[in-house]
Amino acid sequence: MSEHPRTMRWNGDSHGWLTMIDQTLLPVEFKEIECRTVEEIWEAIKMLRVRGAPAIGCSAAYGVVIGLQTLADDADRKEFDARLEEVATYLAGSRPTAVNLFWALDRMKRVAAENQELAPKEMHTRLLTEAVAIEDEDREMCAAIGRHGAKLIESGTGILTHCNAGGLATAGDGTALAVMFAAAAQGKEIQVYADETRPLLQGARLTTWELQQRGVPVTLICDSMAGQVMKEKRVQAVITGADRIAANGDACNKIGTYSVAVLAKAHGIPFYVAAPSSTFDLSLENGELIPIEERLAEEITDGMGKQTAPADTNVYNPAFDVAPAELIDAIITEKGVIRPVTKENVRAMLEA
Ligand SMILES: CSC[C@H]1O[C@H](OP(=O)(O)O)[C@H](O)[C@@H]1O
Repeated sequence: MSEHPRTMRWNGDSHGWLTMIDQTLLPVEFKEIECRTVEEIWEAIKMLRVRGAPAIGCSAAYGVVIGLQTLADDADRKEFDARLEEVATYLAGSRPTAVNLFWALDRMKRVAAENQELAPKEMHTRLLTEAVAIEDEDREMCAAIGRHGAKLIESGTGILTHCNAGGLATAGDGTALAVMFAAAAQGKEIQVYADETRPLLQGARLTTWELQQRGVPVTLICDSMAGQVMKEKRVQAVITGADRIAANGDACNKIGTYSVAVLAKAHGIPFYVAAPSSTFDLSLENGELIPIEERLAEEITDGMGKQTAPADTNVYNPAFDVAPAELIDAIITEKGVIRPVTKENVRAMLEA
């Protein structure tokens, strides 16, 4: 089973640049782009050239390094720190829901705050070291999620997934898809049903592509078919990713995930969420407090560039929804499996 092509990779020293797969072009074209300015990183996150909570966090961390390149060699430390705050605030404005973005930016700012004695040049190098660590740790977290999650999957299982929580959403093998890759690598026969995931079709464009690349059997379905494949007993488990998980275990993920969770409960099918600890936001008591990104109407009225609704049609386009903890059978993290999903068990796992 081949390795996943790297979603992103840093080039050079602290004055280097970030190369990333432009995911908006997949599956028709595999093209890597070079981001050499913080504005290019911001645009790549905003336009989902790079997307998925962990991948957004990793990219933003490198964006901080890039944003400080003009100051690193000749500014004083006060000016350097002011620019760091400015760059972090700018990147934080790219997308509001995936907590990994803010977790990564806060981690970069914390490293700077804890190393006030360093001159700008040395501090800049230290920030690159931290960004690389964030990427490397994410890769390890993906592998651990795969190991823990594969224990829940028996051979012969049909698994439904929504959106893309694969390697393209992370620095490693993904979260939900890491479980599938790990189960397949253990010789377990699985059949994946991938929701196309309107309106941006991350499931059709990205999840099918990843699974085909790695030789995992996948069947593409329309989002509206999820209930039918459950009713036909084609599916014995659902695994999705997450963009932000509140302290009580409510999990925010791509729009349509809540509906899938309700359907799974109605059919007595276990609904699993796979996410690293960097996707938890313990500052929020429950999922109703998670900011939900609303995106442009054109993503629906002119999906993939083809007009399918009258001009100026009223549109509601929330990019995420929240599956309440009571609909989630387990949350698979790099530290282990949270089950049942309760506030107490969430905190215990994250503090383990
Ligand atoms: C492993 S996080 C993947 C998560 O992110 C996706 O959202 P987007 O494509 O808008 O960045 C989706 O919610 C996935 O489950």
